Amino acid sequence: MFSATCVAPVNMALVKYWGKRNEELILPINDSVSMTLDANEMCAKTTITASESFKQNRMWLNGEVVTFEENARLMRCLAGVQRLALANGAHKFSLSWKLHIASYNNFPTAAGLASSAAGYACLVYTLARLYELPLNEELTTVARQGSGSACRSLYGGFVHWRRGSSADGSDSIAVPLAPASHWPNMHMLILVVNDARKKTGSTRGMQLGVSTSSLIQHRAKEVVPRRVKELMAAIESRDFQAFAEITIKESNQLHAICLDTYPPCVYMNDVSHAIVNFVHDYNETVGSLQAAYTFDAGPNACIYVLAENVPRLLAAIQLAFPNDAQQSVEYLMGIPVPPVELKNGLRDASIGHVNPNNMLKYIIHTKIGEGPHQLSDDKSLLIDGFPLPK
Ligand SMILES: Nc1ncnc2c1ncn2[C@@H]1O[C@H](COP(=O)(O)OP(=O)(O)OP(=O)(O)O)[C@@H](O)[C@H]1O
Ligand SMILES: C[C@@](O)(CCOP(=O)(O)OP(=O)(O)O)CC(=O)O
Repeated sequence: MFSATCVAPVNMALVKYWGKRNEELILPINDSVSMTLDANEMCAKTTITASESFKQNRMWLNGEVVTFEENARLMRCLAGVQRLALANGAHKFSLSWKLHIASYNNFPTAAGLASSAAGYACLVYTLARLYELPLNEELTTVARQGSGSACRSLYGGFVHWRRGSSADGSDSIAVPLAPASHWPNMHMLILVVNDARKKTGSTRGMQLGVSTSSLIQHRAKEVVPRRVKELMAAIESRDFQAFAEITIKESNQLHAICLDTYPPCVYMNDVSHAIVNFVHDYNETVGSLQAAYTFDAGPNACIYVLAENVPRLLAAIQLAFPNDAQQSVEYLMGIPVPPVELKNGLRDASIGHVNPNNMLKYIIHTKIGEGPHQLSDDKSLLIDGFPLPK
C-alpha cells in the first residue's frame, strides 16, 4: 500500500480566464493571471492510497461518495498523471493498482470560492507525489484538464496561465511570475454575500459567452494581451495603484461580457454592486486606490488590499455593511485584524453610505500564499484506504 497526503490553495484571478477554444482539453481563448491565496485560511486537502487489493477507483469528497469513473474530468486528470508516470518510469508500484481518494475543502464547496481550482490542483499534485513525479509545466497541463483555473493553483504567489496555440494543449501551461515573498503584504478580504439564487456555473457561462457575445473576441484579442503586460509590470514594481486599476477593470469587463451573453449571465447581485460603490467611494475619500475588488462567477467580492490598510478598510466595511453577527468569530474569519479607533465614525472610516443590516454572510481575511505541499502520513484522511469516521 502506498499513500500521499497534500494540501493545495485557492487562487483568485486578476486577469480573468473566460472562454474556451477547446472544451474537452480545456484550452482558453486568452491568457490569465492570478494570485494564490494562503492555504492556512482556505485549502483543499487530499489523500490518495494505492493498493493491489483495491477492486476499483473510489473517491470521497467532504465525506460523501463521488462517482469517480463517471466523472470525465477526474478520469482525465488520473489518465494524464499516469501517462507522465509511465514516461518517467520512477513509480514504485504498478499503474494498474486502483486508488482510493479522500478530499476535504476547509471552506464551502461549489459556492463560488474556487473550490474546483484548489480541488483539482490538489488531486493532480497528490497523484504526482504518489507516482514520484516532479511539479513542472506538463503537470499544469493535466491540472488544467480538471478545471482550467486549477493549473494556476499549482504555484504560489502570482501565476500566469499562457493560453498557448498548439491544438493538443501542450503549450497551454501555468508558469510562476513572482513568489509570495515578492509582495508579502498583499492581503485580501473576501466578502461572502448572502445569496440563495442558483448560479450558471463558470463552465456553462463561458460556453454561452463564446457562442453569443460579440465583445468576447475583442476582449481576448485586444484587451487581455495588453492588460497581462501591464499587470506583470505592476506586480514586478509592486505598484498597487496600477495593480488595483487593472484588477477592477478586469472584473468589470468579465461581467460586461456576461451581460453581453445571450441569454445574459448575471453573477453579481445588488449586494455586489453595493460593494463596488463602497470601494469606489472609499478610494476616492482616502485619495488613492487602497482597495481593489474582483468578482468571479458569483456575487462574492474579493478585495485586494495591502496589509497596512486592512484595519481601516475593515472598520469602514463594518460601518457600511452593519451585521448582527459582527462580533462573532464565525463572521470574521482568518487572519486577526487589530481594531482601529474611529473617532468621527463614518467620516474617519471614509464612507458616506450605510447599507441595510446583514447584507454580508461572513468575511474571510487572507493573504498571498505558497503553492501545494505534501503532509506527513499521520495527516492522512484514509486509514487502511478508507475514510476516517466523521
Ligand atoms: N477537493 C476537491 N477534490 C476534487 N474535486 C473537487 C474538490 N472540490 C471541488 N471539486 C470539484 O469542483 C466542483 C465545484 O466546482 P464549481 O465550479 O461548481 O464551484 P467552485 O469552484 O466552488 O466555484 P467557482 O468556480 O464559481 O469559483 C465540485 O462539484 C467537484 O466536482
Ligand atoms: C471566473 C473565473 O473564476 C472562471 C474560472 O472558471 P473554471 O476554471 O471554474 O472553469 P472550467 O475550466 O470550466 O472548470 C475566472 C478565473 O478563475 O480566471
